Amino acid sequence: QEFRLQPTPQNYTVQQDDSISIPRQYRLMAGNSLNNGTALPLLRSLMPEEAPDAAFRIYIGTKGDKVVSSYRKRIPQKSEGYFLKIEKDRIIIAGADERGTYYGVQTLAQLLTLDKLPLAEVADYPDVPYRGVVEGFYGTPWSQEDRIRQLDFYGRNKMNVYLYGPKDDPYHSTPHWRKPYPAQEAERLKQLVDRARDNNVIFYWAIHPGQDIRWNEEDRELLLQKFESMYQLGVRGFAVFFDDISGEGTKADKQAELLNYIDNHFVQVKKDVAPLVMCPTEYNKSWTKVEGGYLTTLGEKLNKDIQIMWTGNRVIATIDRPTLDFINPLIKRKAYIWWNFPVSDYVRDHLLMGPVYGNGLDIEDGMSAFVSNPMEHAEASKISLYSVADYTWNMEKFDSDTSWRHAIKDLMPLHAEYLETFAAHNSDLGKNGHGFRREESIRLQPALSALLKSYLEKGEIDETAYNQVDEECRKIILSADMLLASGNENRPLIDEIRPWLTQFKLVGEYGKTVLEMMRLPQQEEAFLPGHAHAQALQTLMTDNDARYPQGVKSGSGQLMPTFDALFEASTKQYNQRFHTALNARAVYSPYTLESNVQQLALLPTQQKGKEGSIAPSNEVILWQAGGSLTLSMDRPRVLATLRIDLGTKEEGYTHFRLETSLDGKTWRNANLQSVWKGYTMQKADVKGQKVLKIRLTNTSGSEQKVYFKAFRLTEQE
Ligand SMILES: CC(=O)N[C@@H]1[C@@H](O)[C@H](O)C(CO)=C[C@H]1N
Repeated sequence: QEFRLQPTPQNYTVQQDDSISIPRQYRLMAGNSLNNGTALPLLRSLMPEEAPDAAFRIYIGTKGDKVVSSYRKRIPQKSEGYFLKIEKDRIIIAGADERGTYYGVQTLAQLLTLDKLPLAEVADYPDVPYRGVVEGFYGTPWSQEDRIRQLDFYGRNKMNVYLYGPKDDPYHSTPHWRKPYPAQEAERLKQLVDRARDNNVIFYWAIHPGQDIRWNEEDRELLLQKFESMYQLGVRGFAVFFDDISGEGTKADKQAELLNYIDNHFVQVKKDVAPLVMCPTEYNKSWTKVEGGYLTTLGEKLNKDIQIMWTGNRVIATIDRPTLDFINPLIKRKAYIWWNFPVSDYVRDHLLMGPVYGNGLDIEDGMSAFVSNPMEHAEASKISLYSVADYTWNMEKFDSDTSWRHAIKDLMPLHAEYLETFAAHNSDLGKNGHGFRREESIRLQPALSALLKSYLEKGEIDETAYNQVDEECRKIILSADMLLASGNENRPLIDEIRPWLTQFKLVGEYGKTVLEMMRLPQQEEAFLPGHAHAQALQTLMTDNDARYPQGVKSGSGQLMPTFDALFEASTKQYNQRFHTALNARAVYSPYTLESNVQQLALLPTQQKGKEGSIAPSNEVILWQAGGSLTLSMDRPRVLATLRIDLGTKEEGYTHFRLETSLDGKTWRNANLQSVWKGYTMQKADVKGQKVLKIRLTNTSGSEQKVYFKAFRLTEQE
């Protein structure tokens, strides 16, 4: 693919007919404003040979520096803007500020990867003031190495913020947010803060105190002391997250009082600290009751320079103009967008490797920031993050597909075609509690549906579609093997996605096997081996890695549904022709979930052997009075255990009634009792009971806020 600058610059012109060879030596003319910045170290790392008598010169500085004074008018009058010009005997890099100059050097770094330096002129600046990543997901926090690589990636891609807020870090959230980090963790965080500075990234440290904060002087001082301890480590950006909590901590006026206090007595006092950022409890429109006044209270009371985060019309949503027209007036400032993509902590069996799309291209003036909440798989998240960097820097020129292809090339230049095949078929989330979906297998979709349609409706094979799908299966198997064997090109990425690569190969083999079966439903002997092989592959695809108890799904959006349908259709044809009863069911879960609690209704059910479960949800569930959840079996089954965890202590469970039924008509109560003292998990006395349905109802007469952390059963052998 052709060379492109990343992110797409606002203005970029190249003299087509001319270029220069990269100068081996140069004389550096640097402005004093850069002395303790990171633009010069980066430049020196790119062009090592400084020589005072060299003919070629590099002029670098910010708009106040004499050394670039004659280019002053060329510098865009925008924060982080820069002017870069390559001439026959010189390079000029002039920034509107230090970070702008640094970005000019990053752009030069990309041009230096070409064999010859084009006589280019770049006048560039970002559309969105703050651009980057919030490590704000549930699950395994990123490792130290992950974060170091991420920070270098942000520097290269002109992202300027990283917010540290992994939900499962006990010193970020309950129970230890009041305590300073132990020495070892503190040292590691210091390393990250230093690495962030090298990459001109503002390292924000976030605290998540809301689940047990008390609105008193003691907790307020403890929180400030914690911030002070982080300041001592070099942190210069601070955030307070009040998302996913219930109880006292959710009060808007108390939250505003605390945040204004922090702003007035800490942020404004320090003078070298970035604007305070907060995540509200009502952080998306579907959870907001405007008349309740939570957001308007924050909008009115919070100091104007405090940033307020927003995930959009729903927890997981793309951002468009109506989204901003709703929230900005309420909070009386531009929303600081927390985009919940490619985060996958609610669909952990899936990787989200597809393009970034669906956000408005005309909304750069409506937000103060756009930060992405990524997957716990740091390297795999870079496909999306590359495009988020592209989108937020130059929104109107953003092209989702071009960006996606270059993101893949950037991640694995030597294996880009294989990674693209993998990414194209691993982008949809599958059914999930948020109802958020993504396109998948886009280029193959027409062939898949044509093949299926002609086979199901006419029992015929559409040869063109057949060959396209067959060829893609070959590419899938090849891509999986090439990536698994790709060695050191990007080992951290392969280590992250290995279970999904193994699964992807099985999907390809399953597809080939099913395609062969389609040709043989009239052949009594020849059909059987293929059918047996397909079933073996189905077993292998469900029997995956124990390290991923929630399973590993690949091609779940288009490939697997098509292959399963073709498996079933060809087997049914065979059974009719030869009066046999071969198993004609591809996938099959004995459990189905129904619920009128909106956030639970779409949760997937899982079965592994004798274990059955409803996938947990991470966020606080608004369970309306009378709301219920029913798990139905395909036939009566004898239970051994049933465990439920609503994230609440004893008294919380008194608001709910658990029942079982053998016929769906008559119900009997099942008592719950706590499993371990002080923990929130409860067990039901259902041992030996034969049930068809299990139902959990909020019988308290009022809305209950609980967490849906576990709903697990085991059947008797
Ligand atoms: C603000 C915000 O989005 N908070 C949490 C987030 O931590 C979590 O990753 C997700 C994605 O599952 C959603 C929210 N429950």
